[in-house]
Amino acid sequence: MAAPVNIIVGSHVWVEDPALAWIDGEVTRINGQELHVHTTKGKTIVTNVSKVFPKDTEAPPGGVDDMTRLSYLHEPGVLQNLATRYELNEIYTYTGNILIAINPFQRLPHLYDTHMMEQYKGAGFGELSPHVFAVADVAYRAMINEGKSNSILVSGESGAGKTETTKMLMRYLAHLGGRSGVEGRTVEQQVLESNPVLEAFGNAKTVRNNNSRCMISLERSKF
Ligand SMILES: Nc1ncnc2c1ncn2[C@@H]1O[C@H](COP(=O)(O)OP(=O)(O)OP(=O)(O)O)[C@@H](O)[C@H]1O
Repeated sequence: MAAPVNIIVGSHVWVEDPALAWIDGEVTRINGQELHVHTTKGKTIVTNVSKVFPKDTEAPPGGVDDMTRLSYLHEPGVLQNLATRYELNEIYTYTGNILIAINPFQRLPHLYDTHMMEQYKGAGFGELSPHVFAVADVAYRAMINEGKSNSILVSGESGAGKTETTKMLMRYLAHLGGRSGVEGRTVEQQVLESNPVLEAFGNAKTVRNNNSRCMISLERSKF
């Protein structure tokens, strides 16, 4: 149900669309609870006032990197913001201290190289663009400063990118943990090699996924 807002003729709103999920348009007529919305796709949709959401016409064209800055934190507003950023290859977006990752379905090596890891090392949360390394860094720093173990929860639908995200988190944590190794293998290699063991014991079977995870535990005594 849409939030109660003052919808008048000329208001810009989002209307549900079976193909596109949400479509934006302008209110052209109001008849009691009934609205006529002329969409940007050229159609006129007749709907109920309770089914539309106000559109932020002043949202920045490239979206916002923290969705708590959106004027309206409703489903079409959030999806629009994520889609706008995705178009620009910005796959990460914050909502406060939660990171949302959209699966790019392509390799983006420049996002995860050593140079990037070094940039996020010790940077304040929110200082740089949203990134999985920033989440790992803040969890690691909190563990060190408070002397307590910490956890990072990675959730999402099957195929959303949890395993990839977890690999990046582990790679970054291994990078922070230092590169000196034993038997010719770096700490990073050893941590990443432990992934199948973690999957075997740490994952759960759910109705949507036989092999669902992902919790990263940062145990104070191991760092
Ligand atoms: N950050 C990313 N960069 C590049 N490719 C990605 C990224 N995240 C996901 N992918 C692509 O999407 C595929 C599916 O992602 P992944 O295996 O991580 O999903 P999952 O959420 O762990 O799925 P499941 O729950 O079914 O195990 C990967 O094999 C990879 O091709």
